[in-house]
Amino acid sequence: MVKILLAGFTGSMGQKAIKMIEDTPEFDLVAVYAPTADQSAAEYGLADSVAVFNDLNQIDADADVWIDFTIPDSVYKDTKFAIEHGYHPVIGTTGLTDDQEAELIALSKQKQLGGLIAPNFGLSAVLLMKFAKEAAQYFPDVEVIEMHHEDKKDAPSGTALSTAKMIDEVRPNHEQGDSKESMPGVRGGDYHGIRIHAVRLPGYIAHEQVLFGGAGEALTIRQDSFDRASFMQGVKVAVKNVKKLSELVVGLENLL
Ligand SMILES: NC(=O)C1=CN([C@@H]2O[C@H](COP(=O)(O)OP(=O)(O)OC[C@H]3O[C@@H](n4cnc5c(N)ncnc54)[C@H](OP(=O)(O)O)[C@@H]3O)[C@@H](O)[C@H]2O)C=CC1
Ligand SMILES: O=C(O)C1=N[C@H](C(=O)O)C[C@H](O)C1
Repeated sequence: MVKILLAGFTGSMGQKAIKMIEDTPEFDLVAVYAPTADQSAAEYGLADSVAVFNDLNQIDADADVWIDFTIPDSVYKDTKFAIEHGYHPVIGTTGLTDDQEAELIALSKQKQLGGLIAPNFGLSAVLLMKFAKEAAQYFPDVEVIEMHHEDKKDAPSGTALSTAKMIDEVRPNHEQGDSKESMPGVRGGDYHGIRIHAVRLPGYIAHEQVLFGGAGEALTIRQDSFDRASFMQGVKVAVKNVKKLSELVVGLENLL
C-alpha cells in the first residue's frame, strides 16, 4: 500500500488525483493540503481517516509520497518541505526555476530520496517532446505554440519550456530568421532563439504544437489533452515507482 499526501487537493488537478487514488486499490490517501481548506474530510467527501491540512508547517502525516498540484509560487517550498520530511515528491506543479530545480535535486541526493518532477504526465506530451527532440536534429528552424485553459496561472507552460530545452540540447548552432516587431511581443517569448507562443482560451485544456520548417517542407507535431484524466495514468506510474529512484529526476520518461 502506498500512503499518499496530496497538496492542492481543492484544485482541478487535485480533484482528478483524488478520484485516481480512490480508484487504485494499492493507493491510500492519508492526507490532503490546501491553504484555504477549512472543512473536515467528510465535508470534502473524503474518508474520515484523511487528515486535512491548511498550513504547510503543521503537516506531520505518515505518508510515503507527496503529490503536488499547487501553484508556481508554492512549488519550491512544498517540494523542499517534502524532501526534508522524507516524503517522495511527485511534482506536477510548474514554475520551478533551473536554480531551484538544481537545489532540490542536490537536497534529494543528500537525503537519498527518490522523487519526480514531471512537466507533463500525459503520454502524448511526453512523446511529443521526444519526437520534437529527434526532429530538431534535422530541422533546426522551429517554433512552439502552447494552448491552455484561461485559468492557467503561468506562461509559457512547463511543457513548452521543457520542449524548448530538449530541442536546444540537440539543435545545431543556428540563426533563425526573425522579423522586427512593430507590436511588442508579437513574435512570442524567446528561449535561446526558440520562439514560444502561449494561447489562453476558454474551452481549451492543454495542447501543444511544435512547428518545424525546412526548404519547401514543414513538419508539425501536435498533442492534445482534452481531459485532465489524460494526466492520471502518468501520475499513477510515478507514485508506484518513485521509491525505486534514489534522487529527484525530471521527466516522466525516466519512469516509463
Ligand atoms: N505536470 C502535469 O502533467 C500537469 C501539471 N499541471 C500543473 O499543476 C498545477 C495546478 O494546476 P490546477 O489544478 O489546474 O490549478 P488550480 O488553480 O485548479 O489548483 C491550485 C491548487 O493549489 C492550491 N494553492 C493555492 N495557493 C497555494 C499555496 N500558496 N500553497 C499551496 N497550495 C496552494 C489551491 O488551493 P486553494 O483552493 O486553497 O486556493 C488549489 O488546491 C499548475 O502548476 C499546472 O500547471 C496541471 C496539469 C497537468
Ligand atoms: O496548467 C495546466 O493545465 C497544465 N500545466 C502543465 C504545463 O504547464 O505544461 C501541463 C499541462 O500542459 C497542463
